[in-house]
Amino acid sequence: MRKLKIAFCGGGTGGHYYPAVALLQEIGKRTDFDLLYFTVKGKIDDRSVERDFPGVSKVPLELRGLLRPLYSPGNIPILFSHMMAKKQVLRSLTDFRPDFLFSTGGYISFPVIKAAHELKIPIFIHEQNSIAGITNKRMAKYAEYFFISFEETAGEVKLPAERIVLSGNPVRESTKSREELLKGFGLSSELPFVVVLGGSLGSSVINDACEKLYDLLEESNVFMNFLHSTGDEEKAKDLLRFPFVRSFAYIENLSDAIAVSDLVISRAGATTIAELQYHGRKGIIIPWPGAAENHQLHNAISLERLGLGYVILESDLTPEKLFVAMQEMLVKDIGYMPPRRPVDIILDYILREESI
Ligand SMILES: CC(=O)N[C@H]1[C@@H](OP(=O)(O)OP(=O)(O)OC[C@H]2O[C@@H](n3ccc(=O)[nH]c3=O)[C@H](O)[C@@H]2O)O[C@H](CO)[C@@H](O)[C@@H]1O
Repeated sequence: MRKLKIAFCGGGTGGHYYPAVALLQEIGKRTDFDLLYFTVKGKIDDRSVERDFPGVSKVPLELRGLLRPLYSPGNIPILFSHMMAKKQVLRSLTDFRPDFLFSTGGYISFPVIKAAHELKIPIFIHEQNSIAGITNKRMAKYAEYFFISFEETAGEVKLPAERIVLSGNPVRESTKSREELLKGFGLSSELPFVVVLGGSLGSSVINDACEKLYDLLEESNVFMNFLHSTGDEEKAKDLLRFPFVRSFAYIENLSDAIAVSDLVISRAGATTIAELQYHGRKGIIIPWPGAAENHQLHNAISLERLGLGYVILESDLTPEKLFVAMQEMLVKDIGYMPPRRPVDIILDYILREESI
């Protein structure tokens, strides 16, 4: 197959960026490509894409998400920045001329998709959450295919059914064995291994609850190991006082650890949920109540239905409840559901267009 020219956008948080990484890894296994990536300046995609894809042409856009309610006066300068960003995107896409644009959503996709549509570039969109994001819903009409991660999302997208594909949420490949990974953190592979995170940005609620849980575990002489991503340097240093905890402000490729964990304690960001599903791992899930349309609660319920999740609402969260949930989840049998792959559909689409 010839070398493809691919444009991507999707970032701001790990939950939007890592599905893009996973898909690019898959495409890279099938064919070579040149990559143009539109990033949100200063965010995780902007900081990581050159390391993850050496040789990428990166276009950082200075953007913020719209405030709620949408008619807030504060949105006027934000809308202006989106208009300026669109001009920049039009120039980059005109120079690069990609075969297609893939978007994993978020506010950056608004100017990027609009520009790609004007230039008649085929567009593919991926939605990670069970409740579709507002930008994705609005942009859906421009997509050749709209990929969804949960069956129930189909009803929310105004597109003919044949252009909506239940694909799951692409998950990064993990390369390390349990022994190798735990050894890297100086932990024994004999003991139960629990991963704690609050999405890609960290959660002070989860940090505080787990700190109290660690106190309980220390008092009760329960032996297990924790790898904890705090999103906060101070907290990470603080938690190191527990000999059974390895804590960091951020951990690159935490999905590798999730893949070999016995249990995960987490928010219900769609990408962590997908990693749990894909690797058949279990999670105690505390949905973030501030998520748009409460989408994290819906993500969490989907995991619970698969028998992989134990949902605790933030308002009910106590270290004792965590302790009980942990005991229950560490002994429960689990199911497994592998996702289908957007890579097949996109490459088929490109080849089909070329053979017409
Ligand atoms: C606060 C916020 O807006 N959260 C949203 C954001 O996800 P957000 O980035 O908060 O969380 P997700 O759980 O979706 O994704 C986190 C990703 O970061 C990785 N990770 C995390 C910590 C770490 O130290 N290292 C690491 O690699 C995880 O393995 C996972 O791949 O987008 C998701 C997908 O649209 C939404 O469902 C979330 O509601």
